[in-house]
Amino acid sequence: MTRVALIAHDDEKSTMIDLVEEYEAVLSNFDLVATGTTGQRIRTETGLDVERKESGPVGGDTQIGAEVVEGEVDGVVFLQDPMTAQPHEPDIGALVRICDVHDVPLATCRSAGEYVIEGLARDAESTD
Ligand SMILES: O=C(CO)COP(=O)(O)O
Repeated sequence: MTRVALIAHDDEKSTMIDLVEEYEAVLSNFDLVATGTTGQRIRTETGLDVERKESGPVGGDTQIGAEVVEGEVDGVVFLQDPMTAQPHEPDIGALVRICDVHDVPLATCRSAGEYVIEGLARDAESTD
């Protein structure tokens, strides 16, 4: 099953919830994994179940990066806050880099996230 990682910085979490609600029908066919707080909000504010890793600043981004290395993740939607410095910037950079290394599609803003979700849905349909 298509596995998608969903991650959002605090200022972007409401955008993530909005995106997830808009694509709920598509995402319900995917296996979802998220960093801790993002996952908690998706669970409580949408109808979707999602596996939760640790919160980003304490290793959640790194855990998702490890899944990318293992070939377990088909795409990542990572809504980053471009206006706020993050204490775990090295972890964020490592996740972005490892997605590039393994050619895993990574979206860092909402509109790119729509393309990634729609593209993964199209791929899933064509392999059915
Ligand atoms: O910090 C994050 C990504 O870098 C997100 O972590 P949370 O979903 O736990 O807020």
